[in-house]
Amino acid sequence: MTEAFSDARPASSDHWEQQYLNLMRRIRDEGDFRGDRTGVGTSSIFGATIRCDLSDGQMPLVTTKRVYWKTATREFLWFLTGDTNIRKLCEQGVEIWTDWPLDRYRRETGEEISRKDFSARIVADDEFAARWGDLGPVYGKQWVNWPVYEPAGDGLFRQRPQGINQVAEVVHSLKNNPGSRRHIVEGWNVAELDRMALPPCHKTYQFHVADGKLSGLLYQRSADLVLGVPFNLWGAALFIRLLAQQCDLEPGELVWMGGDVHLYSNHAEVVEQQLQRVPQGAPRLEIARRPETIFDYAIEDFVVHDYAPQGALTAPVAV
Ligand SMILES: Nc1nc(=O)c2c([nH]1)NC[C@@H]1CN(c3ccc(C(=O)N[C@@H](CCC(=O)O)C(=O)O)cc3)CN21
Ligand SMILES: O=c1ccn([C@H]2C[C@H](O)[C@@H](COP(=O)(O)O)O2)c(=O)[nH]1
Repeated sequence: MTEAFSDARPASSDHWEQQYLNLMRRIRDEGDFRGDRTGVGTSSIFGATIRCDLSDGQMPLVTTKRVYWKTATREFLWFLTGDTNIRKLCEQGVEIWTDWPLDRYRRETGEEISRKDFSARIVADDEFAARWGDLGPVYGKQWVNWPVYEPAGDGLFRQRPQGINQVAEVVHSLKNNPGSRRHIVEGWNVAELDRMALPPCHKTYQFHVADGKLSGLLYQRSADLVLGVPFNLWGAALFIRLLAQQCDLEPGELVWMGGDVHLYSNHAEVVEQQLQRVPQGAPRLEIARRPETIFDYAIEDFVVHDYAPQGALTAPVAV
C-alpha cells in the first residue's frame, strides 16, 4: 500500500464501530431470510465477533445513531439487584421490557390497554405489578440468586434460602485467583427456561485477567443487531468496567460473539440509513465513585464524555 493511498483512507476505518456496520451490511447482503418466532421475519447469519478496546475509558457506544446509554445502564443495574419485575424500570421511565408483560396482559384479559397506561398502573398498583409485571427468573435472578436444591432426606429436596450469587463469586475469584479460566456468569438455567418471559440472549459472560487488565467475552445466542446489540455491547463493557474497578484492574478488551445474528425485516429502512453513516468520535465513560461493592452503584455514578451521536433512528421491537 502506498503512503498516498493509506492517507486517503477515512480515519474511521479502524473505528471499532466499523465492525458493527460491516456485520450489518453482511447480514443485509448475505443473510438467510426466514420466518421467526415473532412472525416479523429476519435475515440471519450464524457466528460473528466484534472486538473493542476499553482502555482510557473507551466504550463501544454506537455513534451512528443515538443510543440511550442511561437506559441500558439502568437496565444493567436492575439486573444486579436480582429483580425480575419491570416495576423498578417503569418507575425510572425505562420501557424496554414493558412490551412482554403487556402482551401477556392483553392476551389473558382481552383488555386493549395502552402501553403508557399499563406502565403507569404497574408503578401505581402493588398488586397489579406483582400479578402482571414479573418476567420470571430472567437475568438478574440467575446472576445473583441461581437456585440451589439440597437433599432433605427420603429422596426429597429443599431449596436453599439463598441461591448462588455468581457476580459476587466472580468478584471474589478475580481478586483471589485472577489466572482462573472459570470466571463465568451464566444466565442459561436450563431447568427454568420455561418460566422466563424470554430465555436469555446475552447468556454467558467470561472474564480474563492478563497483565493487570480485565477483558470480558460475551456470548449472545440471539442478537437483534439494530435494537438489542447496541445495548448488549454497552452492558457487557459496563460489566467489565465495574468488575475492573472493584478488583483494581485496568479495563482490557471486550470480545462480543453472536450466535444467530439477525436483522428484522421491518428494520430494513433504518439499516439503509445507518449504513450511509460514518462512525465519529470516541465516547468515554467515567465512573465518578467507587462504591463498597459491585451491588452499590447508582445511575448518578456514570458520566459519558465526548458522545455526540448522529440523529436518532427509531425501529419497532419484535415481541
Ligand atoms: N426483538 C427484540 N429485540 C431486542 O433487542 C430485545 C427483545 N426483543 N426482547 C428483550 C429485550 C428488550 N430489549 C430492547 C427492547 C426495546 C429496545 C428499544 O426499543 N430501543 C429503542 C428505544 C430505547 C428507549 O426507549 O430508551 C432504541 O432506539 O434503541 C431496545 C432493547 C432488548 N431485547
Ligand atoms: O438483550 C437482548 C435480548 C433480546 N435480544 C433479541 C434477539 C432476538 O431478536 C429476540 C429474542 O428472541 P428469541 O426467539 O428468544 O431468540 O430478542 C437481543 O438482541 N438482546
